[in-house]
Amino acid sequence: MAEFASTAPETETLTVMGGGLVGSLLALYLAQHGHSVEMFERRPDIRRAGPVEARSINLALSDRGWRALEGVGIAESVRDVAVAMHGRIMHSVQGQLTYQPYGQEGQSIYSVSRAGLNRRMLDLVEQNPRIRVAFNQQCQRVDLRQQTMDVLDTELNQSRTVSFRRLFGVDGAYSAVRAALQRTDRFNYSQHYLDYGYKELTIAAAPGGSWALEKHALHIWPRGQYMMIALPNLDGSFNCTLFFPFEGPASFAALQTPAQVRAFFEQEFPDAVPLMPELETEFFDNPTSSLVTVRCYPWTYHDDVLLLGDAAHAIVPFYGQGMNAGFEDCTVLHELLARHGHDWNAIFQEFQQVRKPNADAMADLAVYNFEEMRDRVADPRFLLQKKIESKISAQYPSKWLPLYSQVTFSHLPYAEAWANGQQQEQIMQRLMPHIQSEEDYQRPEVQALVAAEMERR
Ligand SMILES: Cc1cc2nc3c(=O)[nH]c(=O)nc-3n(C[C@H](O)[C@H](O)[C@H](O)COP(=O)(O)OP(=O)(O)OC[C@H]3O[C@@H](n4cnc5c(N)ncnc54)[C@H](O)[C@@H]3O)c2cc1C
Ligand SMILES: NC(=O)C1=CN([C@@H]2O[C@H](COP(=O)(O)OP(=O)(O)OC[C@H]3O[C@@H](n4cnc5c(N)ncnc54)[C@H](OP(=O)(O)O)[C@@H]3O)[C@@H](O)[C@H]2O)C=CC1
Ligand SMILES: Nc1ccccc1C(=O)C[C@H](N)C(=O)O
Repeated sequence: MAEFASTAPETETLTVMGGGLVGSLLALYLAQHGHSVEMFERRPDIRRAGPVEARSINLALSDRGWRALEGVGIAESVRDVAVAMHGRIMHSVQGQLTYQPYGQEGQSIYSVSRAGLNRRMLDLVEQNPRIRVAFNQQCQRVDLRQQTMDVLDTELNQSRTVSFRRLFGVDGAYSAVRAALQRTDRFNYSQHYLDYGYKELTIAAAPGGSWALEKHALHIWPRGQYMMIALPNLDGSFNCTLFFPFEGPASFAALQTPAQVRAFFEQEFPDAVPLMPELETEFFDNPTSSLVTVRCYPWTYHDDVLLLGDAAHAIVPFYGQGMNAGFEDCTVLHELLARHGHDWNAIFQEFQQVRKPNADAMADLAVYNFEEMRDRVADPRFLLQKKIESKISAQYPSKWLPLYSQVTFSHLPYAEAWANGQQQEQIMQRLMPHIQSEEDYQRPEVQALVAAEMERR
């Protein structure tokens, strides 16, 4: 454990509960503003412990996340170990491949190892003399009035009471800090589980450590009511995730034996099966996990407690934006700290007012992208629509940025992106009946319709 550095009188010791991706980044930002930070993490130090069970092996990192990492000086070192994914490759049952670029030439999302990223951030945290971090410390209860919390040392199995002055709850989707806020007056809370679960599987590296599928893409096997996806790793393997109903004819409940799993995969994902040597073992050894959206408000208790990251807004993973949104929380807080100094009330209030509508929009976008990925991407009309949208964007760059680019490659507030995207969809509903091929876009009648639509924007 690092000792506290001496601090300027106007700074104070801040408590960060949760040393995951967002908690570590938050601690670094708070320290940058001159504060001393004590960070508690329930798990052992992943740099010293063996492999720790985690929700996903790799994550898609995009522009909002990169900006936040740049602010603490680790973007370049993360980029060195990230795999660029330029677009989606869709695999049909017949083994045909179609491609959809994510953005303009040179724009990509990046597959990064969750554990690798977390390790890098913990290294920075530990090197920072203003931050003291304690592992194996589980928050069990927060007493908001007394400003204390019960923390269990999971190694010693001993509980103690710890005082705090200002507490940042970054303890994930099942936050213990949020649980305390839930018992306060006029606190709104909802959680919504999808009828789908997910299971992580592996496409093995090809001989020599190369990639058995195109490396620079996110692969999707869209099957209407369900899908499998694969993100590349540095070692030649891909981390696959099957998003699948819990119950029904094609569901986790229906696949009870290794023979049933193999038969189902051979029928539905025939080109992937030969690349998945551990399929049956992984299917039964790896957990089936659930998918939840958590919305709550306020994210504060006076100027004493603030929720950030998944603790404030857990979303389903289909846009690859949960971590990016949590990292963007840190960027926004950093700007507010710079603007409001030590006026914590102003910082907390403005933070939640700015971020809540954006978190809600991102939650909706994530569900929307599930339908797109599992179903619409298999429809040639949808792919044609996306090509036409990119032509409109090239012709009218100041009036049209595709929704995916607004979310992924811009820093526009999510709520604005979502509102723009819904308007764009209405325009496309009007244009697409006049368009049967890419070439149709140049027809004078179509050009006139597009011009009229742009005129109105
Ligand atoms: C399958 C899947 C795929 C995903 N893919 C992507 C992606 O591609 N891109 C993306 O941007 N996002 C993705 N996400 C979302 C991303 O994982 C989360 O948004 C992100 O991890 C949130 O970070 P966090 O620090 O808020 O929470 P967490 O990462 O959950 O960290 C919380 C930390 O708090 C600790 N903790 C929990 N409870 C306590 C307690 N009581 N006391 C002390 N410590 C505690 C936990 O051990 C953990 O270390 C995905 C999520 C899932 C489930
Ligand atoms: N939005 C989503 O659909 C989901 C997002 N996530 C996010 O993924 C990231 C990584 O997750 P990871 O650290 O691996 O999480 P874990 O699965 O390891 O969960 C951590 C702890 O949360 C509690 N927990 C897990 N599932 C549930 C549940 N359904 N209901 C109540 N409590 C539960 C358990 O606590 P205990 O052992 O005390 O019971 C568990 O040990 C986190 O950001 C998390 O917030 C995770 C799951 C779903
Ligand atoms: N990381 C993920 C995890 C689960 C599900 C999807 C993703 C994605 O990143 C999807 C990507 N943004 C896409 O739209 O193709």
